[in-house]
Amino acid sequence: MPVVSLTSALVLVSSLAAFFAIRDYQRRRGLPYPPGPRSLPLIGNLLDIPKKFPWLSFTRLSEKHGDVLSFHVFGKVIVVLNSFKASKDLLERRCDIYSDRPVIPIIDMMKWEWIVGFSRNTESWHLARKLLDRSLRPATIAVYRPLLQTKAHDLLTRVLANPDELEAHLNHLSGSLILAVGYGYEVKESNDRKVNAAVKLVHLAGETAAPGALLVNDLPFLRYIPEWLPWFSYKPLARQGYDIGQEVLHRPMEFVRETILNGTAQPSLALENLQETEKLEEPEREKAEAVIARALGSMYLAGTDTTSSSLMSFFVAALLRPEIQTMAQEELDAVTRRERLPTFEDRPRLPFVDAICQEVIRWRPVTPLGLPHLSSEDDVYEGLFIPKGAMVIPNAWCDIYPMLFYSASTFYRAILHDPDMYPEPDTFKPERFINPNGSLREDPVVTSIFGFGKRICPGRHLVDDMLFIAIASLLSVFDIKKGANGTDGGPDMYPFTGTGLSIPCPFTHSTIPRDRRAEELITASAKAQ
Ligand code: HEM
Repeated sequence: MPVVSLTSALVLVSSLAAFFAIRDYQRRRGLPYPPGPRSLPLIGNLLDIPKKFPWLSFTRLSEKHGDVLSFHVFGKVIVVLNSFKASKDLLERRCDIYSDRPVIPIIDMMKWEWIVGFSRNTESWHLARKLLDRSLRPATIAVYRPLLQTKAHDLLTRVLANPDELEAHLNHLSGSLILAVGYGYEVKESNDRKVNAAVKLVHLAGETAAPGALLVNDLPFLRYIPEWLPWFSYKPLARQGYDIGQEVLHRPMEFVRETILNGTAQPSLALENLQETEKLEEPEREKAEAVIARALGSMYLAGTDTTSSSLMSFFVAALLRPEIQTMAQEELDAVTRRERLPTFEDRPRLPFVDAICQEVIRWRPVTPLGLPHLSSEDDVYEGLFIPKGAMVIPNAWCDIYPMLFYSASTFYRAILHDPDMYPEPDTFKPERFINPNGSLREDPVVTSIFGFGKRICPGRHLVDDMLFIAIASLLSVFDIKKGANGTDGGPDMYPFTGTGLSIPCPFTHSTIPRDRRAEELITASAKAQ
């Protein structure tokens, strides 16, 4: 009897498998999915997507399978785009199909749908996105350049006073800048609650939403595990995320409303946009205010850690190639004559500093996998079938540690580390962006770090300004040298984190004023503030 039951069960399972395979084949009209590693029964390719450095595995696999890969995990399809062309063709040229975002179960549990970067392609996303595009276009943010300059000069004072707290100073710079531009809020303490909440939110997003980070994202039924199973339940994590999210969403807007009432409101995007809503009647006004809160709250969390981490990468690059500091300092000194700190007006005469900024984001992209897009229709790309509901991930990275896994000559094709486009892709070489006549070579590919299509990062122009003024100011007065435990071991000795955002692991450095004149310039700018 048990033998009969087992046979019947096997027949049933095989018939079901055959039924789904035929239905799938018909849906694809016989076209293949993008190639990828062989998948196992039931779990599919779950084990092919590691928690750490997934961008490295994707890049390695693309050597074997090609630029467009697919993975199947518990019946869901994940497509990874490993070339600029494929990302551009799909996410930009076919943006009507690829502008949605997947529902990530843990994000849903934390009720983070209000965050623009995680929102589905809904009317409310569209409204918040429109507000961000309008508020962060180059002409609008140009108004905030004097503020950016003051903040960059304040960074110098902080680094001079306490160079060992570099990470805190850079977080302070990006967090305080976004709070000032967004809400007219002045961060005084290095341990500010609003900045800390944003930083926590970004870290939590990186640790929980990245592909392969949590099992609940692949097996959504796990979200229902009750709290009395503390080792297995995701509910405490969801509650923690919810609380931080609400703080980021509401607290800064409450601050702006208070300052409007007591007449101390500073110019800011919140003020500008709230003034626009004054002419509206309820309930339109309330709805418009909700759009402002979610747009600016998203900006605050998307912009802090990403920007400060890029500046940390700049420090690592400066340690690895000290001679680029000298080259930039010569350029800066010729423009400022060391009579003052650099300003935005100097920018056209500082192409090498600009080249450093471009190379920082190319060399160590802080968001190697960007944010996942979702296909909203079945599609065919170069004879490969991409189903509706597939998660589509652009991989901007290449292997950061090729030597660890393969021979030195083995480099992997991917967008920003494509050796055809960027010879010696793992070497920090700002010179690659300088034309023979000394001008800056604009490179449209580098902007792929900001994503593609309708979902492209709306903060990219602000990032461009922030990196420029921070790096120009730092290099004009500081020498960045190896610390006591500094290393001559090359890039592998300065590892980066492998989940979510790619950030330098703690490293030692000795950042000291170039000379007495440099110190005087910093002190004079602090007095002038
Ligand atoms: C180095 C700094 C930054 C990097 C590398 C970066 C990168 C990205 C990437 C890759 C995306 C996803 C794009 C896509 O899905 O195709 C994104 C989205 C976004 N970024 Fe940035 N970003 C940075 C800084 C900023 C700043 C300063 C702001 C705001 C002031 C900002 C606001 C946003 C927002 C709101 C989204 C979500 C857009 C949407 O889904 O519609 N980012 N960013």
